[in-house]
Amino acid sequence: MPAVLEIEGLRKTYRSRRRGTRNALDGFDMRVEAGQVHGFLGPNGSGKTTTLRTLLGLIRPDGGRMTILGHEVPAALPQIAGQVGAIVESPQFFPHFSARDTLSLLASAGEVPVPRVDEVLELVGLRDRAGERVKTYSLGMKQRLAVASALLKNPKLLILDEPANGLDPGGIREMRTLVRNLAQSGMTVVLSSHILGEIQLICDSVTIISLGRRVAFGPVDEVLAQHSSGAVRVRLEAVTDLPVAATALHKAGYRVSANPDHLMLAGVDKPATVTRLLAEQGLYVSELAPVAVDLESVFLELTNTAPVPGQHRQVDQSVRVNGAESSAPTAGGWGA
Ligand SMILES: Nc1ncnc2c1ncn2[C@@H]1O[C@H](COP(=O)(O)OP(=O)(O)OP(=O)(O)O)[C@@H](O)[C@H]1O
Repeated sequence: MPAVLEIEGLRKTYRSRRRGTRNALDGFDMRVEAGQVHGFLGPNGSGKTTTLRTLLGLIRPDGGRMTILGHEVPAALPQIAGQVGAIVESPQFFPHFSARDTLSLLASAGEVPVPRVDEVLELVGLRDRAGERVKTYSLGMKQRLAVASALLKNPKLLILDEPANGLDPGGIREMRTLVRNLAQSGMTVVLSSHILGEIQLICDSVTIISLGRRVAFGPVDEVLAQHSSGAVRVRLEAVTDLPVAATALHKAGYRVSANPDHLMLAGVDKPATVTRLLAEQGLYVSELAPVAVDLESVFLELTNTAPVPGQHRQVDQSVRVNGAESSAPTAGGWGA
């Protein structure tokens, strides 16, 4: 199947005299097939927005290759701009304009037929408030207007950075239905979000980025299956022993992620060895159960960002390369 979006070896380093040099993308790869809803996931500062802005020609990469709809970008962006709709970072609208005025202006600038304005207002659920000024809108309504503006051209590829941001639960569900309907109509949708349960529900495939590199990709079911084998949940008689247990298991080579009342281990062949190892440290297991993992557990494990009680993970994932105090990525996993 042809890829609608393909990225190979993308590199971007931000250089600033004051802040030093920071690697945002370090040979990042991504591939999105036609007609899919593709989730683009990564911790804060892992390089998602840099990737999307680079794709759209807003940032110049330092290396790598990108194609959209089979055309090399950024060179071919002027030819394919009409086939790509995107919201990357919250767009700003004139506060005194209504949603209908805003979209009509954008439609005339983009040579979009006028009836399309009412179609997209209906699609995003703004029809009844379309005549009111944007400054009176809630955050969620502004978000819907942003999506409407990206849909005006009826694009082949729709890129949405955090589309559920600010939406209430009903709005999130409506956004899910909208995205699925768009994909059924043949549109390819790339969706970045931190709401992993939502991504698991909505997406056919995912790419997970960490430290500017792809750490997992493929159909959601396959990514989950790859990481479910040998996954076990460990509870201890004393919850307060979890940090010590995590450190011991980590030292023994297990991949460990922490939760407030249990640990998740990956790649466990023989569960008995876990029980023995912990017992030797005077740590007593109250439960050791195989589990089917969800996307959140896979994400936390692969990006090493599971919360650790008593530690405050620093948000920025990127690596400062020189000219600065130590700022290697702060690992968030137990015993890291
Ligand atoms: N204009 C810039 N100048 C310097 N550094 C930048 C710039 N833009 C982004 N960065 C850095 O590049 C790294 C990646 O940022 P990016 O915005 O791509 O992350 P992200 O994955 O989108 O994060 P989030 O989930 O928080 O939106 C971060 O360390 C960020 O501080």
